[in-house]
Amino acid sequence: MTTVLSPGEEHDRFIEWAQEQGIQINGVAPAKFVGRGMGIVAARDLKKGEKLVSVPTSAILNIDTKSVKDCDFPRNISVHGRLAGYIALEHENRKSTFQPWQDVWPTKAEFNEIMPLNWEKSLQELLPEPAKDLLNAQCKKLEKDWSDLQSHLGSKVTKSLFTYAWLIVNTRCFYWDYPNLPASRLPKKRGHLTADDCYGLCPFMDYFNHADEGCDPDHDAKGYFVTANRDYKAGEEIYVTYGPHTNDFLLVEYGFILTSNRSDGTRLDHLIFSKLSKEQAEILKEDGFYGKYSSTATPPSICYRTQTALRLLTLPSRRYTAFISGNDDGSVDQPAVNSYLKKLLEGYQREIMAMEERVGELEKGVGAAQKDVLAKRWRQLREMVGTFVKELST
Ligand SMILES: C[S@@+](CC[C@H](N)C(=O)[O-])C[C@H]1O[C@@H](n2cnc3c(N)ncnc32)[C@H](O)[C@@H]1O
Repeated sequence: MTTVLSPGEEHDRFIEWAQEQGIQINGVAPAKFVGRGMGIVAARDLKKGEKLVSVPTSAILNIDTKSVKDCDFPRNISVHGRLAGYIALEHENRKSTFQPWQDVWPTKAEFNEIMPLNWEKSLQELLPEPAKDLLNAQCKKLEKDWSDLQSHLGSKVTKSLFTYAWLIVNTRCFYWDYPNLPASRLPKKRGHLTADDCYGLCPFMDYFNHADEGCDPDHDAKGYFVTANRDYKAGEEIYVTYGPHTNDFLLVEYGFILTSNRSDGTRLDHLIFSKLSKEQAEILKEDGFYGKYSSTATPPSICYRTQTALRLLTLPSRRYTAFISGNDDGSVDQPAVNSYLKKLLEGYQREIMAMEERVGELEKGVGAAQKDVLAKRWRQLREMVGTFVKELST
């Protein structure tokens, strides 16, 4: 059997602490990996279906946790913000009961390197458009949480500390919809819970890295658990899947991209928006088809919304109307739509090459990790778009 070496004393202390919280760890251990921080490995051969980690509800950090409630943050502030506020306050409290957990989280310096939110503007400018859109939305959420909470946090919590805590929540949360609570005790009534209400941080489970295929974390009224999705050999890394996310999403929300990602694709919004007249934009808005124009990498394809916008751009309006009303399956016009799409993507290929050049010209040593991830992402986009153009040419 392969022996898994301890990645350090702080991790030993954390595991002891986690077990005191009732967390059960079976046949797995944390380990350090190049390029992705900590992760989880099989400490022995494991069988498909074995429960690897269980975190009881009492150990899940959420806004129903007593110490979070005791902060008394106004309830109109987002759940993300309140958890970040709590973590920021605890960060300054050397006697925090969460200290062993905090000690194994990534550092501010690590986040400065990997999270686009913390990058220099000049580097953010080099992100693909869909990533920029996600980043803008993320910045707005952070700014709102900070402006809502700042006066409740005291002078010790700086914007930089709050941002760090906010990113800890962003990168380490699981979907927790309070199955342990009766509807009357929910932070909001169960029927009205949205994804933005359902944040829970799970000690130890937050060591798992993401892959597009991995174990599916699950939860019930007793808590969260991870079960082996297949047999594992001792020493193999075990991943969970955070969801079917594109690499642009993973980069902005989690600070990494996958080399191989079957959920990858890209948004074509910026290409299509630039072609729409004011009237066409209005029509798409009225019909509920404005924006969110997705394309997938494998197989190369576009979503229905993209089809509608391209049809409005290329066809007489009655053909567009017949398509969106369902009176026409669209196959007759597909060649014309495809030929328009091909031209659009060829234009994008030129844009991508120009961006690759700009990334290549970044000075050596300046944000080497960022340069690397940007270069990789643009290369992926070049290949993705190239494959699509080829497919449309046949
Ligand atoms: C829930 S934590 C996982 C544990 C984390 N690696 C750590 O060091 O504590 C999520 C973070 O792990 C990293 N991560 C997860 N999956 C990854 C992967 N496949 N490749 C690179 N980094 C990954 C990202 O920094 C992400 O924000």
